[in-house]
Amino acid sequence: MGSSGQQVSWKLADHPTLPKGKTLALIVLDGWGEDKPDEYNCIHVAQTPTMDSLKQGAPEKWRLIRAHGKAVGLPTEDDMGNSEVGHNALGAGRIFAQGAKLVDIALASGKIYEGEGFKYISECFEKGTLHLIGLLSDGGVHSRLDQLQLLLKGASERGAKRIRVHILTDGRDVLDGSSVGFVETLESDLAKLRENGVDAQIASGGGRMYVTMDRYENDWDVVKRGWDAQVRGEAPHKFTNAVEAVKKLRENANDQYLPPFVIVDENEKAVGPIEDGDAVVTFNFRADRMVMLAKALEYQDFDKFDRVKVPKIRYAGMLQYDGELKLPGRYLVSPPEIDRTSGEYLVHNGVRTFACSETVKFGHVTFFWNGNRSGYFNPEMEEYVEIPSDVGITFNVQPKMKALEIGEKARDAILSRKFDQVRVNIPNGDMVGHTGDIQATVVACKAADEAVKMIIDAIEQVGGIYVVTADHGNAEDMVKRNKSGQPLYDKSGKLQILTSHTCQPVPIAIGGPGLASGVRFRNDVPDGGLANVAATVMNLHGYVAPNDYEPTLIEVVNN
Ligand SMILES: O=C(O)[C@@H](CO)OP(=O)(O)O
Ligand SMILES: [Mn+2]
Ligand SMILES: [Mn+2]
Repeated sequence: MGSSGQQVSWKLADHPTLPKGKTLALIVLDGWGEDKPDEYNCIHVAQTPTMDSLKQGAPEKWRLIRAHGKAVGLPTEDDMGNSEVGHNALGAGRIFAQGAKLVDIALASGKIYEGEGFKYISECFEKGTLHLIGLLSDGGVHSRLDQLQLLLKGASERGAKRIRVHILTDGRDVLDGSSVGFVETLESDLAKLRENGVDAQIASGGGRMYVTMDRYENDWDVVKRGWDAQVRGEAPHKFTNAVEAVKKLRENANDQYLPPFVIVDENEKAVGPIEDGDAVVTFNFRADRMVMLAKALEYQDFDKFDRVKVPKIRYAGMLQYDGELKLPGRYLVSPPEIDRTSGEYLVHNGVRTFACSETVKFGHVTFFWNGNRSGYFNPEMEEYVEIPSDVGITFNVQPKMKALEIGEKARDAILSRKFDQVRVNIPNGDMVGHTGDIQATVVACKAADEAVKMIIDAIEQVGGIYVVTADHGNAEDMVKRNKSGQPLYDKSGKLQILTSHTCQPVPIAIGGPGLASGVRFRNDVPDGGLANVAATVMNLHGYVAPNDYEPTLIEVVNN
């Protein structure tokens, strides 16, 4: 059944000319945008002969597509792309208003306070504490500071008397070092609430990559460190003031990796552990890095780490993070209803699918691709393979990551001829780009290019088709720039490194011996974006996409 309650017709119409049965490799390079060539463009600096040769196919077999802002359902054109919205658009073939925007709308209209989720938690306000846990920045990828500010105000106006905020510092979607300013802003908001008689404080914190925000079960220790601080009030570092905590801990770590700390009172007692009768809200709208904590907060049977203390709380997510697991059961804003994804259609039409990445990106080509649903549509038609990622390192020390292994798995899947679509995410440009280490990112881009070659070579052998694209930019620009594009330096004369994604377009290339002659990119969809890829891929499998999908990027001309 579709979300409208109507029966979905899964049968796709045959493409008038394109054949079925060609093996198709669908390669997503994570964090691989197109930008002008200079020394801070790691893709340009790196040796990337495969991607360079694909570019030679422009304009018929290579073009750029949009991967940020409204093209992927984000609130404004200033919003950089990210993996969630990027893979959602790639997989769903339509543009959905994404979490960031849905939360904006719910806060602006006040509807957020009228829903089931808020009512549920607000029943604790009389006697208990409201805990807010999430990423503290204005990055807009996982959360936004202004949304937290509105929620603090709204909840206190609606009866929350005691509020504790458990912060996760960013430095990945925003500049490293910006955490101090965000904590200062939050502290001044909380001081205003205190003037109005609300007992509001920061209770704990830590860097997002070291505390709480792991994903796809790569390293439960990350979540445990957060749990100990947030729920038990225990951490190796204790401070009486959060600004001081972040300043001090930054002496030995960057924002992404700050160790966990708790705020204590003058008697060294933690000011805000989570207790029976409290309410908890995880205020990130993005799913992947909140699912693990949501499980720890919500599941009675839980064996991933020893929680020691399991308070009886009322918990709601900002959104529901997993539509298949219905996790969490309570949430403040309904998530986008990403239904009828291309993966589901193709499986219904007999397209056998293989998907693979390493752990840190595994859910991107499965969970995000399928509209934030975990699991298979039909296990007999699909195989998803996860290659374990390295744990406990920053990826600049292993910039090749598992690119080779992903390439090998895809190659073997292609050569087995058991699959019609072989879909991978190659993480290097993004994961190493986020470390801000330029030299390592150059190595990363070269490794990604080699993995692409391995897959394309296999496609050559079986007479198949390849589609190579990316989900958003990252490695193509590693410095912060002024409006005229010049690199920016900080007060001490140090280059300002850009660890975040970008607003750049990404390439898409098609080719392979199985590509029917006369197939080329149309020139009448100049604003094409990631959401146009699904219809394109359906065509290459021999089908016409459903009417409401964004138009295909290709046409077939007689030659
Ligand atoms: O690491 C992440 O969570 C984001 C950046 O915040 O990157 P991506 O969207 O590429 O997964
Ligand atoms: Mn990404
Ligand atoms: Mn990223």
